[in-house]
Amino acid sequence: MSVTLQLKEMSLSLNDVEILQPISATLQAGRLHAITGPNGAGKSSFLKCLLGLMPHKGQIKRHWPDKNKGVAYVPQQLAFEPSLPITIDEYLTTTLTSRALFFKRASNIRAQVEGLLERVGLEGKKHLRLGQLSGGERQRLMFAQALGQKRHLWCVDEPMTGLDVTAQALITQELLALRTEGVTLLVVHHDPDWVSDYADEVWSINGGLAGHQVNLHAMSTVRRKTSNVMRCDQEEVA
Ligand SMILES: Nc1ncnc2c1ncn2[C@@H]1O[C@H](COP(=O)(O)OP(=O)(O)OP(=O)(O)O)[C@@H](O)[C@H]1O
Repeated sequence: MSVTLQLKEMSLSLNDVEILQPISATLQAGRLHAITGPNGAGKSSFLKCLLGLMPHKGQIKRHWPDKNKGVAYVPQQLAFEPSLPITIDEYLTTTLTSRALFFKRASNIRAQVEGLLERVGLEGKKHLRLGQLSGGERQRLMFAQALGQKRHLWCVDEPMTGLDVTAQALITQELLALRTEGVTLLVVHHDPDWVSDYADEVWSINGGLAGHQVNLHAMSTVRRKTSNVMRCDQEEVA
């Protein structure tokens, strides 16, 4: 198992308030690291430090070969301005290509967008504006944009918020598939059952790293649960 990220005494203070005490830890490729902890404990801030969105102190050492394939981010529930004049289709296209939208879109990009929408169950919604999406649909879209990025490390902040049972199963399967591909996953999650079933490691954050546990039980349950999920999906389709 190769090391993806090493944190050495990484800490965060905002406006002279200490949000995270120094954290030293290692993240590994092909592992799902769950982040748990009470509200306001610093979980989202922890992810934002890794993403470079917050001004940490200490060291974050990245160990991946392709520097352009950095980090994918699925933020905690977002709201979009309803009048924002951009459709789902246009939004996903901009995340996949640097070409301006008024140029004719390459057919491979169109196909990629279609494929991503299908993977998150948003097929048929591509002409809606961002502000017209429901909470669960916004969450699916955020997941789709991350899937299009092909990143080494995924920072996922409470991905199941607002999702129905089918969407939760779908997102869980996508996360497990990424892990199998060797992606390093950091997932903030409040559901202890999900964490105990799927996480390889559980990091408890409470103003710093309050606890760390390797979960030996995860792999055997994953096989049982995913086969249940697939059976449940098939029953719904039938
Ligand atoms: N810009 C800021 N200035 C000062 N304090 C901040 C700032 N941003 C966040 N905080 C505080 O940092 C703490 C950690 O916030 P964070 O969003 O990381 O918590 P969390 O563990 O993700 O919480 P939740 O489970 O409720 O989403 C909170 O007390 C929050 O009020």
